[in-house]
Amino acid sequence: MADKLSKIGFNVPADKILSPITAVIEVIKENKYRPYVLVNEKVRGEFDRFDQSDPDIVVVGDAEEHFTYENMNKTFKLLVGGDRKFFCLGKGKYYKDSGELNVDLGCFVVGLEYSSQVQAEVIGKPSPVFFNQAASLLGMSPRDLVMIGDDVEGDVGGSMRAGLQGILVKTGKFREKDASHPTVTPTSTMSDTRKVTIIGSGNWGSAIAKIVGSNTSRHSDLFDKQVRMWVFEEEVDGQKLSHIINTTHENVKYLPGITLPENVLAVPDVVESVTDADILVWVLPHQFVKRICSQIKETIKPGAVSLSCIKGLQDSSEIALISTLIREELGTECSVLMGANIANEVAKEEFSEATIGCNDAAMCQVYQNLFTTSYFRTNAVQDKDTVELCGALKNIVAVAAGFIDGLGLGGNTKAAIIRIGLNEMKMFCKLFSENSKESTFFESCGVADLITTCYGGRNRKVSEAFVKSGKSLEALEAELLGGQKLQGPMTAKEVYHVLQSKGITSSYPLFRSVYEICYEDKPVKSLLDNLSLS
Ligand SMILES: NC(=O)C1=CN([C@@H]2O[C@H](COP(=O)(O)OP(=O)(O)OC[C@H]3O[C@@H](n4cnc5c(N)ncnc54)[C@H](O)[C@@H]3O)[C@@H](O)[C@H]2O)C=CC1
Ligand SMILES: O=C(CO)COP(=O)(O)O
Repeated sequence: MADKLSKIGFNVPADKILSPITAVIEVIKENKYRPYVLVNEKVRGEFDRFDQSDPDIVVVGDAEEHFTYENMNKTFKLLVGGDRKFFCLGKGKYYKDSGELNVDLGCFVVGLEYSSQVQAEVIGKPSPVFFNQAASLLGMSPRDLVMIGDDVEGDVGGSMRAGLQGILVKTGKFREKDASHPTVTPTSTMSDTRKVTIIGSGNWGSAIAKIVGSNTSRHSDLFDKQVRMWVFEEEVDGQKLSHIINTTHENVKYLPGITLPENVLAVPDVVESVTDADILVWVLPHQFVKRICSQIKETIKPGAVSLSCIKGLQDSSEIALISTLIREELGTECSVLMGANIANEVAKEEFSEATIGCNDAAMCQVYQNLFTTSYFRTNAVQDKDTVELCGALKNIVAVAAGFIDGLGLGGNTKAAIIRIGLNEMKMFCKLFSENSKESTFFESCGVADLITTCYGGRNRKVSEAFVKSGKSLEALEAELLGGQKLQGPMTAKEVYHVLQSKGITSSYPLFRSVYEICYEDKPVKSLLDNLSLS
């Protein structure tokens, strides 16, 4: 018990822990009883010090697999066969473990009481005696103590009968009907709802806010309803964008025509937006992440977690993920969500899928609750790095696809670009991690995102215009995207620096060509020349 408590941050010495076991041991010692004990192996040894021959009392605790017919029958015979006291170490109905309800000790005790006609004396919850023992151990009056628990009868009812205040937490084994229990009215209840903040409010950021806002309302038992969305403040038609969003519930600049849920609150101060947040959802162009991290790192709530929807890499000679940057800068675990998700289509509720990359099974479920809707299906995989790399790398392939469209070439060439691009993506992922799973490329974050971006994305659009207009990528980004940002060329540079430092640029003709066309003024045609030579 002491070890378990210390793992969750409570360093309590073993001799300061009052459990039903310690309480019954005191009773046995005081009365010099000879117990017959039906408990599990973990606590069996605690009773070795007592003479257990010719027992004069019966003690039943949580015996787990020892609740066999044989053991139950032996206990029954002792109870009916003599004038023995019957002690039980609790009378709970059920407990929750690994997300499931399991039958608890009370079921076996009540069965023995029924058959033997001997009433058990409860040492432990919900017996008021037990709570009074705790109070006297602390040298305090019961009315100055608070019991916090998820069992409305065992924790809250029992402690309140002993004069303590009882707080019912709406977590663990709590069930909705416990809130209106016929005989127990808790002093107060507390829920474990997580506060969510979205860092970013661009095209995808706003679409994500629409999804998350509707889900925090739908799952109000899991999440705080209000979702704060950090807005990089700017003026639109003489008004502050955050003000427009909060009054019209529309991000008129980055996602016009889509109504955001009213529980999404635009917050222009990034520090204020993340204060007390439990889940930080990152959705902003990747070039801004580092600066934002340094602004908020002192404010992050201990235990907060991050999820990144950002497609890009850090610029480094080694492969450096954006989720790693967030984790290292803030000390929060960082999962990812990537997929075939052109923001405007998702915002219009056209059916789409996404992949959650998260290596913690329990958090996968939390994120699925936060992101899944009837039109946005999510699948969680425990291959986070591959999911994230797919999201970043497909933007380079989309730039190449745009070049092909700009050159006026047809479907065969585009398909070849997608196939070759997918191969380079896989090679690059393997370079980062041998454990990268083949199956992840068949999730939404893999082939599906590659296809949609190569046909409908911004990288494709601007790259096509680059070929046709002869203008610079920066000029076209400003001209065609209305403030939205292009990630593909930048990612090509980030990937090129890794390949260069490893001396393997020639193994990646597509990635290399995109970089050379974007940053070294190579002709667009060199892409096809390099691919046919490889
Ligand atoms: N738009 C889409 O369809 C999708 C985008 N993504 C990814 O999501 C991420 C975010 O993309 P979007 O939300 O579309 O953003 P966006 O491309 O609409 O970018 C504009 C956003 O950047 C902000 N911004 C501009 N200058 C800034 C600065 N100096 N500091 C901080 N913020 C600044 C703007 O206020 C605006 O919120 C990117 O990594 C993108 O690849 C992923 C899936 C779909
Ligand atoms: O990532 C996207 C779709 O999944 C959006 O891609 P673009 O940035 O090229 O529009």
